[in-house]
Amino acid sequence: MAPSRRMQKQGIPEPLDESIFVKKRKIGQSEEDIKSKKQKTGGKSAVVPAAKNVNGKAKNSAGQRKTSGTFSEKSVTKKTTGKKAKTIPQPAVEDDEDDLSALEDVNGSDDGEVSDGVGGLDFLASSDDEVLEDDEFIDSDDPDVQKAMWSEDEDASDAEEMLNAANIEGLSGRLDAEAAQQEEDAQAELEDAALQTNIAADISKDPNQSLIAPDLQMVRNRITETTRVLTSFSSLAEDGKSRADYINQLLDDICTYYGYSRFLADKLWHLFPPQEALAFFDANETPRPLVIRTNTLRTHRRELAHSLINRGVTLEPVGKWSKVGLQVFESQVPLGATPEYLAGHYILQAASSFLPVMALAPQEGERCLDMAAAPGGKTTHMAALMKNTGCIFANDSNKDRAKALIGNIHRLGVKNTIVTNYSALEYPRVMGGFDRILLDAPCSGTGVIAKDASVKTNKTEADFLRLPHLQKQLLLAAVDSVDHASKSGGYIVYSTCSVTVEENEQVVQYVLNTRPNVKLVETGLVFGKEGFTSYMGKKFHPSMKQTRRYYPHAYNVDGFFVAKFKKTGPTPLNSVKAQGQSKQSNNNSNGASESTVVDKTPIATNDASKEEDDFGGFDDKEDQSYIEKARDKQLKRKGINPKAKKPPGVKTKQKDAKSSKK
Ligand SMILES: C[S@@+](CC[C@H](N)C(=O)[O-])C[C@H]1O[C@@H](n2cnc3c(N)ncnc32)[C@H](O)[C@@H]1O
Repeated sequence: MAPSRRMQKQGIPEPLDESIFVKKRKIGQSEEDIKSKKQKTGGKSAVVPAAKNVNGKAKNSAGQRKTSGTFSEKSVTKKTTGKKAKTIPQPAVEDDEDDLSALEDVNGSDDGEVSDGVGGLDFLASSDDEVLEDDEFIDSDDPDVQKAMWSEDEDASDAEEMLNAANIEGLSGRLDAEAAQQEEDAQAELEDAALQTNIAADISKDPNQSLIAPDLQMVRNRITETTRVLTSFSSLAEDGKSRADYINQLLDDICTYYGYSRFLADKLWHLFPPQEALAFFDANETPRPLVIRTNTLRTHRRELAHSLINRGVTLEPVGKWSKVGLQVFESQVPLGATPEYLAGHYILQAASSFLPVMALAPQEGERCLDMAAAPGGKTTHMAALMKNTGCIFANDSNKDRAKALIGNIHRLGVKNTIVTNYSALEYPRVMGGFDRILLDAPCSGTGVIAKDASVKTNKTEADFLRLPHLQKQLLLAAVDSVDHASKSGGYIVYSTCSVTVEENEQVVQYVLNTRPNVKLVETGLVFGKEGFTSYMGKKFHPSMKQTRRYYPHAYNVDGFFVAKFKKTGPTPLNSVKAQGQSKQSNNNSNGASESTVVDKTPIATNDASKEEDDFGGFDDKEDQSYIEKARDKQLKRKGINPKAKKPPGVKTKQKDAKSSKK
């Protein structure tokens, strides 16, 4: 049986296996069964009581959901099936100075219903949703905290040994359970296989059949069958039934079975080939693994792992692609209240949230901006990569969320960060000249439906107009705030936790169209699917391939999008003027080969003609030079070259003044 996704590895995947997604909802479980199970805290195989977060609240749905099994169960499954859960070679991306690979085999998976041991934790949400209010901050100057700083070049094998020793007791205890579980798993796997290969026959054999809500089971079967037909339409379709008929039926069934609005089901379904779309919808029904990010400003991953293992936490490195992430499988303690947590040795952060910061790759000594920073998962990661040097401006327009940001900054011992509370649209006016900018934009959250099921029904067409519009404006503001002449940088990373094209490729394309002084560059991330270069009749610039898409069903991470830009020169005035036109002229090298959707609303904060008006209307000769200087200064601050060629028909005030005198 496929292990629960909470227990599966994240990152570079095994090939898509239908068995993983065909049966996410258990046979015999209705929607109500699942809901009521989520609310239970007991249950036959609950290992530990649901823990509370630091605020004593237990609210996140993912956290309340029981996951199942113990680590040993995973290894049993491996033996039984003969499949290796982790055989995909992963390219080494970062130094392996704290390689914890020895831990990788100690954790197992499940097939039943066992508490994850951290149920009810607020922080099971991604960092994007994390609003932990933590009043108890440990000052990084505290000598105890200083003791917790670890040498970066400590021998990796020593660490593995220590960690293995620490795990050994737990491992031997689990062997008995493994044996007992083995038979059950084998049987369950047989049933799973039958479900996929012969639905009709399987239903009659299912021991839980009496518990099946008949209509739901029927809908599920029809979804599977329709998907199969759509995959080989010419050979499997019934005579007289069109593809559109099948798709309509399928979308209706998806809405019934998974609870999506028809609008969103339609939008998401079209992102994938039929079979993969089904995998995506199924993956949204199960929570992603709980992950913590080691705060390297306070400690080292192996030391943190050792401390947490000693507290009864079972964990392993999140994957070779990250040297700071730990995936937690089971915990005897609430992870939001351990001494290590309170001392800022780690932050609860979804694995996908690491990716934009890894792509940004801020360097020591740089001046960086995190435009939409609260609650600070990514800001604090940036600070750690910069080793608390240079300067980060962490901005968020929401004051309450900015408080959580400040809390995390203190708890994690970040000392190079200034928090601001502007709409990031205003940033080019506030200040510019940044080496690197992260825009982790507000979005619809279609990548995190497993965490927030309300997205299934509460997003409307209006949201998919309003949000992309804001995202485009924010991204333009990011471009205009970065220093193209930065010696080490000049980069902008744009990310969302949404998978829709409107919020991702279309936003990027809009910015390529309106800012010829930026280009897409490689993100440097070792996994992720390429961004779309065409989608439903729209064509995007070929460099869109360099953007990266992440899906729950493909990588067992939240749905995410990451694009990295390099600013190559100052923003020419004519491109600012052109902003707002529906189609770019042919001399725009970034333009797509066909027209793309372009936001027609210019961004007010960057409207150069408005600036000229602001400084216009003075005839006095003496004032004129001051006005010109001020105008040039302001343009420079925005990264716009004041000497850049003006678009035809745009005259400076000085020239206008001269000509009016003639
Ligand atoms: C996806 S969350 C950011 C998560 C954050 N980067 C992290 O890793 O913890 C988006 C944030 O954008 C903020 N936001 C929305 N509109 C904004 C604006 N116009 N300017 C700045 N921040 C904005 C929201 O308050 C929210 O905190």
